[in-house]
Amino acid sequence: MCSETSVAKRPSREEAEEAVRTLLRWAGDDPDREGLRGTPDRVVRSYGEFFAGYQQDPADILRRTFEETDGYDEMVVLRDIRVESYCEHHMVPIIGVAHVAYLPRRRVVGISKLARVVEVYAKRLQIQEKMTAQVANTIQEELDPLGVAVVIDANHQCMSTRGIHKTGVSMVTSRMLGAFRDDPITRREFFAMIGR
Ligand SMILES: Nc1nc2c(ncn2[C@@H]2O[C@H](COP(=O)(O)OP(=O)(O)OP(=O)(O)O)[C@@H](O)[C@H]2O)c(=O)[nH]1
Ligand SMILES: [Zn+2]
Repeated sequence: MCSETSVAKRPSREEAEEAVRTLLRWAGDDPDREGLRGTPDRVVRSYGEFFAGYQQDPADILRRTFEETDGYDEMVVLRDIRVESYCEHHMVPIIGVAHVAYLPRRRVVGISKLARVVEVYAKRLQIQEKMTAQVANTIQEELDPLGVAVVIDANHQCMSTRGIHKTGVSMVTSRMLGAFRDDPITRREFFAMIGR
């Protein structure tokens, strides 16, 4: 479990469902009418999915690595990883894609694991800058590669379905470490690989 879970005791499921009933009443509806009777249970189960990342340690995901690569030392890029996250200010979706690259030092990791690291951080309440940095930092710390690059390109529903109501706006964030930060050629190659 992550340090973000070092909050006070987790409320019970019943307390969480009661909170949903309160919100339904606050919205102006009757939580006891037929159509809403199962809603607190459904919402709590949905929140279990949306915020599953608090129960997982992303470092664990990168533990298994492979060293038999016959000296492969070029960058590995995973493009267009779908991101479904939740804005920590409004608790509404942030939907987009992540591109993750690293330059192996000796070891490589199963490619699904890079997408899993993105998933763990996405399934928490986030701001995009922090999520981008967390993914890059974790890969750097666990794999000790020559460099890591993470770009996230996402739409924030808190900007499109409420507030300023601007659709079609995407936010692009990046975190470059090691060779991706220091070497302009490596950086350019990465941006070319992800089509930017
Ligand atoms: N930097 C950053 N800002 C975000 C992100 N997600 C949402 N926001 C912004 O967080 C800000 C929160 O601002 P507040 O003024 O506290 O909230 P608000 O009154 O609901 O603001 P509006 O969204 O402008 O209506 C808003 O400007 C959001 O657009 C993110 O991932 N990164
Ligand atoms: Zn928001």
